[in-house]
Amino acid sequence: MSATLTAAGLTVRYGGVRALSGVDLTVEPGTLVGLIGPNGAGKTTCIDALTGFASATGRVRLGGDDLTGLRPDVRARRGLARTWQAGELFGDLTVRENLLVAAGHRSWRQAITEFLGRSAPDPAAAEEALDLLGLREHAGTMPDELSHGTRKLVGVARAVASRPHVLCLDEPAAGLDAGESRELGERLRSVAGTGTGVLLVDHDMDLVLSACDSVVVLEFGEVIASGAPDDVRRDPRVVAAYLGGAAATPDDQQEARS
Ligand SMILES: Nc1ncnc2c1ncn2[C@@H]1O[C@H](COP(=O)(O)OP(=O)(O)OP(=O)(O)O)[C@@H](O)[C@H]1O
Repeated sequence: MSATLTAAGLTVRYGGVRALSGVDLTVEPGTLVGLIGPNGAGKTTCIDALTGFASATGRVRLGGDDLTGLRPDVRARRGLARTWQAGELFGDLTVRENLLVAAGHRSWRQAITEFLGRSAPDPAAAEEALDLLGLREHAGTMPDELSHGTRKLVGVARAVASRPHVLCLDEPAAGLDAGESRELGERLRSVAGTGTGVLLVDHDMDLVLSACDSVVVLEFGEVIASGAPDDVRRDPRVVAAYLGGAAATPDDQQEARS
């Protein structure tokens, strides 16, 4: 299953703060797109706007499907999945059971079972996600027995188990060491290899620049650069955003947004 995610003119305001300003974004099937920027640049807001958790103007399309204005749960069923910065697992379920909760078809069969009020877990989707994220040996393990790095992989696997067209990941590498982060990058390439598009928000530059096919850079809610990782890395505006972003005070940022 594959479909291109396209956002056009995505804009979010929180009171007087423009958190996202006219953002255009495309995630093609089977590609990994990085979304980076200094703290407060609007990365999480962008995922919130794409997935329906923030009220936004602009358009969001998934293949031929216009998702604009739809509720988050509807967007998820149409194939747009996400993870959260602090994505907690179900503590009293094994890894496999955590994945089964999310696993399901978006087919006529699912539509009928939903209509009849029954959920339709798809064991094959859960097993596939276990393999894609390299978690088979942990399938029967409880979350509190796992390392932090493995728990983060389970969080990603849970979203993969819904067999999305596009998966938005909010800081999946937070708290990982360099080795774990490298493994995550390899696993995400495997996920993309199935045709799923992946939008990766993370502060780990090594991960984003090495794993992604292309990178979009936000500053103060606006796209300031996009393209191949090597080009983005050298872009003077990106270099300045990171150095300047660290120096800017919250008051400066507020002023720039309003
Ligand atoms: N619910 C909200 N209400 C008001 N302002 C918000 C809300 N969510 C985010 N903001 C503001 O919107 C701006 C963008 O925040 P966002 O969390 O999207 O940035 P980010 O790039 O994900 O930051 P970080 O890297 O620190 O997670 C910030 O100024 C933030 O304070």
